[in-house]
Amino acid sequence: MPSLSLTSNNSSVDPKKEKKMKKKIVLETQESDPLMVSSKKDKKKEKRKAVEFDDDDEERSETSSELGEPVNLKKKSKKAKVVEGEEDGEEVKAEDPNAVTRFRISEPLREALKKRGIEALFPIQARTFEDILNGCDLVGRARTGQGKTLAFVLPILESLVNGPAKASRKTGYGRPPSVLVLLPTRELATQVFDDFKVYGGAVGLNSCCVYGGASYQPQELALKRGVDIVVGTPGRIKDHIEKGNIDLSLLKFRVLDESDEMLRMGFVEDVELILGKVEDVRKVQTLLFSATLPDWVKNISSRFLKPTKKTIDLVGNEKMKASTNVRHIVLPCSTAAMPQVIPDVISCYGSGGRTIIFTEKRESANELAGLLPGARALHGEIQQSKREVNFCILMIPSIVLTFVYEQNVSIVFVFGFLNCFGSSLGPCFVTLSGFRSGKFLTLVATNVAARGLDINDVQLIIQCEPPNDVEAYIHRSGRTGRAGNSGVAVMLYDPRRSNISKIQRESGVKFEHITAPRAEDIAKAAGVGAAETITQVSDSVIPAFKSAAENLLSTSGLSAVELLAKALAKATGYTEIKSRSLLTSMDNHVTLLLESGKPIYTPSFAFSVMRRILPEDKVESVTGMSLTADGNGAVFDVKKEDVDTFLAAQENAAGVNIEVVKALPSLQERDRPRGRFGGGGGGGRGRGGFGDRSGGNRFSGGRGGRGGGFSDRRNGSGGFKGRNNGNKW
Ligand SMILES: Nc1ncnc2c1ncn2[C@@H]1O[C@H](COP(=O)(O)OP(=O)(O)OP(=O)(O)O)[C@@H](O)[C@H]1O
Repeated sequence: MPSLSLTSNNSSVDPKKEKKMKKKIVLETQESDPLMVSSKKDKKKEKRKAVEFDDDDEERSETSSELGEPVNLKKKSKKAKVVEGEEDGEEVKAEDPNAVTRFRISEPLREALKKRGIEALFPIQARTFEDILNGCDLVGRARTGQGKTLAFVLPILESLVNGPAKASRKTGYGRPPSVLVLLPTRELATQVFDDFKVYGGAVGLNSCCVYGGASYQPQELALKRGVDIVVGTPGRIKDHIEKGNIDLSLLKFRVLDESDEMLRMGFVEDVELILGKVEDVRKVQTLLFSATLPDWVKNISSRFLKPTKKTIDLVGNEKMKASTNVRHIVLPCSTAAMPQVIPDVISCYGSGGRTIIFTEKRESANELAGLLPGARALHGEIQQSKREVNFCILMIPSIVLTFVYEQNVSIVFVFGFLNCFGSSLGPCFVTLSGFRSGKFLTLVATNVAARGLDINDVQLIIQCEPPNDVEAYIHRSGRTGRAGNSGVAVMLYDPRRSNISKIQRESGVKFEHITAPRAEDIAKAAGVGAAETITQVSDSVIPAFKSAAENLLSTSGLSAVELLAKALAKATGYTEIKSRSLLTSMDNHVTLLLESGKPIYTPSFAFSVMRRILPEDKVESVTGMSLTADGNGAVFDVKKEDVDTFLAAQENAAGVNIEVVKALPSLQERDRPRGRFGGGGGGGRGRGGFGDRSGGNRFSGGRGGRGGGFSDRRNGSGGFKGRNNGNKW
């Protein structure tokens, strides 16, 4: 395949040639163009291709969502254009304008990228590469999952080995770092470190990762031995600077990734202190990457980045701030119904891949993980050794090297290693790596997993309630639909107290409204699967079961088809099909609408209407009382067996109408209480824990509170235990 660029490991580029080329070939960048060096022979072809790229550009607006989206490589290769070669008449596949070969990326890096299946840069990478390589400070913004990490990793590495930073970079034992990367969490630091390890390793640069909660000793040893790149969390990096373990005097790059989160997590002082430690800011290039740019991040950028900084913003004023590769869905669901609803949502939308469930609080993550078979919790309180174990594994190569070159200190390093390994033993139980490797497919997490985590094959995100801020929604839903793949984000909400309209407005997402998957739909799907497996059963079983089958057919009064249907139901774990309410998604509950012939302003008024026509115990059993948006009615859930009583009661009062709701009407939104779980604080308005299925007015204003706690969720047959006997649960 002809290439437009002939870059090599050590090639320096003639600036005049660069300028000329930039005029010819316009890539999708406004403030910078990827540099291309070409042979004369190829120039004609280049010109033709340049025209094509221009055409492509015209089709895209600077901030269009298409521009911002990475294109799945598979899709891209299908789209590749075919250009007639002028000189030899050969058909030549036109290259992707963002092909790796078109950038000043040296051979070993290209090879490393290729090994990971990366042959073209994503837009944020293509748009920022040259600016970073040319020494600019830069603020980069792209939606979640669009490759922001490599957008700084690649040009930094290239600059250190072939570019401007090469000349003054120190090598050898005890060298101070050239690059400092700050991330808000240990998991993210480890993830970015992984990229530096792979790609930096390919060009002979080594890195280390330092974060709080892990032993100091191995980190100190690695730093003292000398590293090119230090990746870590602000608190620990600050400690190392103060202890004299990190010398910033020869720093060439400092990177703030997910900086909004760093400030949110209270790292403001640490980050500013670290940034302020660099004495001569003219010698340092500062890069800031994020999917969201709240005001205080802009503030940091104006204080610590040079005035000449570039801003590459692929989201800009686009209305849609969240990932466009994700199907954004909302589903009304009470806390108590979640253990039943979530497995069904996973069956319907999980596509057999990984699911991350977000809760607001650590306790809720623990509780829900305990209720969902096969799920594990991840949050800030989980012991570091169980969250990630990579550090000690990552130490291995450096120790081997040390042994070879530094015989006299090898024993010290070996001790360091053993210490580290000992303190982090138990990799089999490590939550995040277990999830990454597929040991379990459902992770229940707090916001600790919301930002930046890049885990393969996360098909589904479930948020147990709308988060307080839109940034959290964008980041959480962005754990799926990454690198050009698609995904689904389902947000559960209390219809009366959600802030989904605010999130919708601020994120630009147009939510798809659904109700919980109906038991009959899930059963139907299970039946299809079971029917297939039945055909695979050996004929050898027939004689053994034939007489029982004939007997059943002649005595049951059911047809052969009906009996077979029952057999399939039993085989898939169903003994009955439960109805599920539209309002709270509770099993065996039905949503009713009450109208009284005049406006209903408060839930108490609706209760008083019902008290006139129904016995007190029935009124007390109502759950989820909510007012309709038009102010004319109230909807609520009742137990399936009580439906007839409620419908009959309307005969007792003129003007009162009670009916079964077929589609949930729009409801009035109320102020949200703080935190959704844990229930019944002083005001008696708590919502009950996940397992509280006892009914009552969990949603209702002014009714008796339902404390938290987790009653037996399996109090009915065919709960998710019976229905989810597939491999996921
Ligand atoms: N050019 C590329 N081609 C194919 N895959 C890529 C490319 N660049 C990055 N990726 C992959 O895309 C995924 C997402 O990248 P990354 O984690 O850097 O996204 P991000 O923009 O930082 O997301 P977030 O905002 O959620 O942190 C990763 O798995 C990465 O390996």
